[in-house]
Amino acid sequence: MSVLFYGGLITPETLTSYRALPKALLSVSRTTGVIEWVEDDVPSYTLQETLAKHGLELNADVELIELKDGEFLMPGFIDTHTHAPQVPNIGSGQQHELLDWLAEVTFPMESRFQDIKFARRAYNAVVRRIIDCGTTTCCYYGTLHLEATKVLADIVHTSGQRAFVGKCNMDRHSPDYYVEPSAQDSLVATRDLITYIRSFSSSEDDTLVHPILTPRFAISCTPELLNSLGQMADEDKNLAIQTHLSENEAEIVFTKSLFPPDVLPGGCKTHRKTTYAGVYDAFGLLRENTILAHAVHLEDEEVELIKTRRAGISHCPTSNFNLRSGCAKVGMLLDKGIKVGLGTDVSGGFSPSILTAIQHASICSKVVATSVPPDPTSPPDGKLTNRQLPVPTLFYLATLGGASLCNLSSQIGSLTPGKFFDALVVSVRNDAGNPNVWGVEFDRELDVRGSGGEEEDEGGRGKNETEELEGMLERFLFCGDDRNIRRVYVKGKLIGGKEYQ
Ligand SMILES: O=c1[nH]c(=O)c2nc[nH]c2[nH]1
Repeated sequence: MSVLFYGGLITPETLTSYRALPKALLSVSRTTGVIEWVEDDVPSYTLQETLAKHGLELNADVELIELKDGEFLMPGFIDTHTHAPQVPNIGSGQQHELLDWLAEVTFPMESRFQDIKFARRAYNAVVRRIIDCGTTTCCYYGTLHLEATKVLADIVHTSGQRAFVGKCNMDRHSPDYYVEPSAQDSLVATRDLITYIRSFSSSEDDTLVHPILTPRFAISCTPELLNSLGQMADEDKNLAIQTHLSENEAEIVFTKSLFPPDVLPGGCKTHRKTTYAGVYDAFGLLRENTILAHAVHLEDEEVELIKTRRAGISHCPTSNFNLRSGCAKVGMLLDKGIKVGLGTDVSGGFSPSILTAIQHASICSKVVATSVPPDPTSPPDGKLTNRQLPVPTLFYLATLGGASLCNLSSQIGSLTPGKFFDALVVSVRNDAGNPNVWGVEFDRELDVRGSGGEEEDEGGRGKNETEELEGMLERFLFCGDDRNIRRVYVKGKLIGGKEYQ
């Protein structure tokens, strides 16, 4: 029992390459949601023959979904950092930097999630929106409230989205109306949430929704709380961790003042000086399944530490521009071999769509490249440090890079046999109704294929079918929005998109 997709298919391969297949045939098992096989190049007249090769014929057991001209399949987006309770705040308080913004804009909204009815209504709308933006896996921060975060986990679970859901730990430096009474209370609630989320499925392999430890950031946690969370993590190596790191200069100064070496486990004998990443490390919170959001202002030794611990970075460029935090040096992190994915970081970021994060990641890398131009006398070395990120790298960060950051790359992130079918059907046709996207029908009408400057130049449209498909991906990544996302699948199941009602 299989579902077959026939048409354009684009999938990342490495950090700097992807495959664009104009006439692919992909088979998904209806029972497991796993991609069974992919045939790269199947002209329509060989369709029956190719099916026969796999022991199939077109009958009631086999559903064939034929994509139209201008449509293609790609892996779903992975949002490695967002705050579900901040979605109602999108577009508010854009004049602040981080610490003021938290106090003036964010904490007042998050505190409202104490009201479960409010939480349920808001989170239903939040999760629907994020899925329809093409996010098949999402790393969610909830609020500090246990019950509201259970509601968030329930809604995500029911929707069929793949996700990590965490309750913020915050027992200090938060307003009186929005702070946990003690480290102990924070721990008890955290344990409760983990047990609750794990009860959704009988086995780790089967699960779509994972719990994740979420010490909000070092500032909002007492050493006692970080210490206990570190112990909890040590007892449970599978438990993922998410937190914020080196987003804003004032935040870094404050963090260092709160955690001088003598406050860190081991004290001055172990720690010569404090670095922000070093604080998390000292409490045992920096490891292979730690997702660190932002990492805009890292010191060299922090980069080395993150690499050694095999933790990874969620790059959130929309938020980093919007809160005037700065530009993360993503090319350098990638050259160092550090895992990087993209995050929308709503509502520091003003869009729930990873497409916006892709666009801003491109611009962020161009800002870095213009501020530190590469030495023109040295030959191109294939490195990304201080260079603009090419399209294949942006595509990778939004898909396979995010999957690696979540330690899920053996299961998702590319359309490869053996992985789950977490995928989008994208349309860059006029009838998608997005005026930003020049639809392929116009290309045909005006015959703009191959339009470029120089004689040898292929222009933006591409000369052959593969190049045309590559051009469609670029158009989607830079000009697309949720109107271009026809269908959203997780584990083979349709869960969202414009054709989902
Ligand atoms: O962008 C951010 N959003 C937040 O909610 C937050 N909390 C701590 N640090 C943060 N940074």
